[in-house]
Amino acid sequence: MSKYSLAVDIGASSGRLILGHLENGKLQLNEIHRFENNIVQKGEHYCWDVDKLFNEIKAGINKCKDLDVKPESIGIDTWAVDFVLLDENNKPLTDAVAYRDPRTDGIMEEVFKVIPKEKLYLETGIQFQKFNTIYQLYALKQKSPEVLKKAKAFLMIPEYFNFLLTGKKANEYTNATSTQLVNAFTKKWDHELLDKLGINKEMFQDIKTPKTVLGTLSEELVSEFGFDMKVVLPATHDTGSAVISVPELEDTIYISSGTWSLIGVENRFPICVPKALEYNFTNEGGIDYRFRFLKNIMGLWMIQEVKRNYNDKYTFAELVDLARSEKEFNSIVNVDDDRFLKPENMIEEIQNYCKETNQQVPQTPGQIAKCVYESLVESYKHAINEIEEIFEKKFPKVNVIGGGCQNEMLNQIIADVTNKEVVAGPIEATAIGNIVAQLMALGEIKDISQARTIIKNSFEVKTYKQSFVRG
Ligand SMILES: Nc1ncnc2c1ncn2[C@@H]1O[C@H](COP(=O)(O)OP(=O)(O)O)[C@@H](O)[C@H]1O
Ligand SMILES: C[C@H](O)[C@H](O)[C@@H](O)C(=O)COP(=O)(O)O
Ligand SMILES: [Mg+2]
Repeated sequence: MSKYSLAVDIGASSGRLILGHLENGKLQLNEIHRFENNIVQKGEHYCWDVDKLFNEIKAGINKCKDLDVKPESIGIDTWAVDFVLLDENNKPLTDAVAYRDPRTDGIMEEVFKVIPKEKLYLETGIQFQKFNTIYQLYALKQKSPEVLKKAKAFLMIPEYFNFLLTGKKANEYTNATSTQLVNAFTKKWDHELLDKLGINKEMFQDIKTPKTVLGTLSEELVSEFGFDMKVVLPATHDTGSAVISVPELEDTIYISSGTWSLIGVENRFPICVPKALEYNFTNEGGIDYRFRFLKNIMGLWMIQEVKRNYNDKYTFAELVDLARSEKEFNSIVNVDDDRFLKPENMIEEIQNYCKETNQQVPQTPGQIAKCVYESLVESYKHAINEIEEIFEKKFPKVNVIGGGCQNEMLNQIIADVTNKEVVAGPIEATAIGNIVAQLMALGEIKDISQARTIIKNSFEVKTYKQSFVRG
């Protein structure tokens, strides 16, 4: 039996700690801790409660003792773009502001006055999302320049937790690319860009790649946990870890389906052609310097907010069943409209959109849920058409990974609308990708090819084919 590795995967709606080890050539998982993650209001900003999250990480590690398991390594991945700035005493200068905060409204356009959009895309290959780190830092520079002046270390969220575990500071490549501040060709921080923007380049750390052993736990934490661990860098951008777990990448488009739907393909080089810019695709960094050619689609965030608007009266499974019963309801919204990024009330926002577009206004929970799911698939369909246009080829398969792959109705709608074979699973793709990167660092798995073979042999997937031709 192989050594145990512990994955910490924190998405925008939930976090989980999952133990993984190899047994008879298969990857065995054991989820030992799960917790909610939510944006909280702190002062004038939407923030992440990083103190609460770090306490949840420690609570999960302490559960290893109850299981009498001492993992050899731990690896942390989270959502992208967000960060913490440390001062000269290694203390956070501000709260960890969340990417849905409106502080970046209008900032992208300000940055384009400094560096043209086309040039920024050619150098970074990163999609234009108004919450990218580049815009968050530029907003900070404009509103609170004194904060940037005091900043001695820029750490993204997983890297901040790594610092709390080890005292070591490092930026990790896959997540660093999501900032839109890394040059897609040099794979380094783009110092010329930072100078143009007047952002102090000295606070950025060396960029390390996945499978790097960052260090071991601090003495204080070893005594708290009762054991030490190697702290390994997986692909610390959660989607970077998720894509590692796509068992079949040949001729396959993946949809990493969680709070966001990240739809794309794996590629060996960045694609920054005009069409990729026009369709707003990104080239985020992957393991072994691969590229994740993908785009963000609003995702299951919308149904998470609908669930919250109904005061959690319905489970996700119940909302799917209610949607299933609304066969005649067909209104569609543009899920990628900024109005759905952080509305006061998602249900009302969806209803207003349908009113404004002279469509039947959804009233029941089932109609609201069906509208969300059908609208997501509409956006998936467009993205798939764009990918096939850019690659000048058809992709016969769509692999849905992440929590959203449990939504059997959504999987079936994707198959019906796209007439492609939909493969659903693995659910915990992100944690699996995190674990195999650690096991590669520990020498338990040789390389990504062996990792993907193990993953394919370890997890059941479900397949969906077109059940009827949709109009
Ligand atoms: N039983 C279920 N049926 C349908 N959808 C589900 C089910 N369980 C989870 N989901 C969907 O999965 C989403 C969470 O996916 P996950 O990958 O955990 O998100 P994240 O990593 O962004 O926090 C939920 O928002 C929900 O829509
Ligand atoms: C803000 C980013 O686009 C976002 O983090 C996305 O890249 C991502 O990875 C989301 O993962 P979830 O698990 O939170 O859906
Ligand atoms: Mg996730």
